[in-house]
Amino acid sequence: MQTTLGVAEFTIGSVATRELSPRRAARQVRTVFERLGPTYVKLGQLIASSPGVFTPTLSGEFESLLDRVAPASPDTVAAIIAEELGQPVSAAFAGFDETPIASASIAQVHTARLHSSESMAGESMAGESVVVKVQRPDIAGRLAADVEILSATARVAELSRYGRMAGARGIIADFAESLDAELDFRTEAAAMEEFSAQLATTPYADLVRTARVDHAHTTRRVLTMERITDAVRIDDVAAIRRAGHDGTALVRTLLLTFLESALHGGLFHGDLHAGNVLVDSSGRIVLLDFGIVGRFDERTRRLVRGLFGDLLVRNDYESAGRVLVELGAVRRPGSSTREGAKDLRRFAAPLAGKNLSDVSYGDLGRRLTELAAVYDVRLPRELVLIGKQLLYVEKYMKLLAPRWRAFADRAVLELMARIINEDTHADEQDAGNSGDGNSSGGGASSGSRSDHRDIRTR
Ligand SMILES: Nc1ncnc2c1ncn2[C@@H]1O[C@H](COP(=O)(O)OP(=O)(O)OP(=O)(O)O)[C@@H](O)[C@H]1O
Repeated sequence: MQTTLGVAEFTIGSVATRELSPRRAARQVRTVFERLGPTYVKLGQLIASSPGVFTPTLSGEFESLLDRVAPASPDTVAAIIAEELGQPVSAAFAGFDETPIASASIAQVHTARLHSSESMAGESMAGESVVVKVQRPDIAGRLAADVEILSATARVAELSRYGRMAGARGIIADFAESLDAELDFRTEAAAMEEFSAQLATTPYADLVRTARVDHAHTTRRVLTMERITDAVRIDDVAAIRRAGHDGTALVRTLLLTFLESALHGGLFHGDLHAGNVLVDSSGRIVLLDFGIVGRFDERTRRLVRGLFGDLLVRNDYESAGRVLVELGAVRRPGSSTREGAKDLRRFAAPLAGKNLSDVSYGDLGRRLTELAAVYDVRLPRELVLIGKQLLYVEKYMKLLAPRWRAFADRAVLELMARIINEDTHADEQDAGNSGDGNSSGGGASSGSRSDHRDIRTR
């Protein structure tokens, strides 16, 4: 009997276990997660978006996890809104549709209209059509109880070698942290606006947008924002073609915006699934749902920029290994960078010159996991989050621009060069200011570049 999750069926309290095909077993596990409720639905989605860690069958099955939950009753929704906004729905909005347009595990989304007089609507969105995201009743208590159980399970799992290798407790701690952030809509609203402000300083400001927040009707459990009415999902290839939008341009913009926000701006969208990435009628990308975001401080951003440059531009694997050590990712005591460099080179060599759409990311994920296990690596949450978003982008690339070679694209190469150049200038400034090229970068090896075309660590 195999004991890998997803290969055999276990019935608690029964002596015999029945062999099942991996596919059927995975389907049963998925159904159980669905029945267990919101925490497990979110956990299942985490599994689905972590290729390489779980079997492809299990990840594939979990991709179809239903995040659609029966909506709360209109009375319950009205009570939550009244409690949060301090006034009844009829006073808060000029119109409110009781039937939600979406009903997911944490919240449901209703359409509404703001009063036309500024004094009643607040701010400058008077009279606008909006959506109101309302948190489910008692969701915080329910998630907290589930997370307790999951944390206890993770502690038990870490008694085994595999549980330790996977970092079970860390996975659940990160998961709990992201659930916590998702439960305060003011955090989501702030992230949305911060992202928008960051975007305004980039060359992509006219190509990407987010919905505007209506602060007058936003609290911890209620989020009101501009309603996007003229957009389709980015994976709706037929609609995008019908509208005459250029698929390659869309994917390029999404990739560039993502790299710019992660490697330069510092705040990036952490859940780019197709329901959150839309294309409007003028061909602009609309990003929704800032419940999960990633954030890098300046030092980490520099290190990660260096890592990208080392792996993708310079093929300097020894430096990449050093960056990973500096990121605190490598936990195996006494790991030698030379030995690590050899392994990283072996890992990256098959990618050289390959069309990105020909690369099997599932396979890549599995190889990366094996390598991570050898060096006892635990990647920081943000790096894992970046990997996941690149997988989404890659999916849209296969749909909309299958022949596009991302890393041969001028705009992508220019962005990478600009980012690396930026560190070079920062270093020159640091050197000028302190006579020591490393003063503000926290001693980053990647922060001591001499030139972006011929880069060697000093
Ligand atoms: N500003 C908006 N304009 C129009 N529709 C919206 C807007 N915001 C959200 N929606 C709709 O509501 C759906 C759910 O919204 P959102 O993704 O923010 O909620 P969620 O609870 O985080 O859901 P999920 O977990 O499925 O991403 C979106 O997929 C979209 O269809």
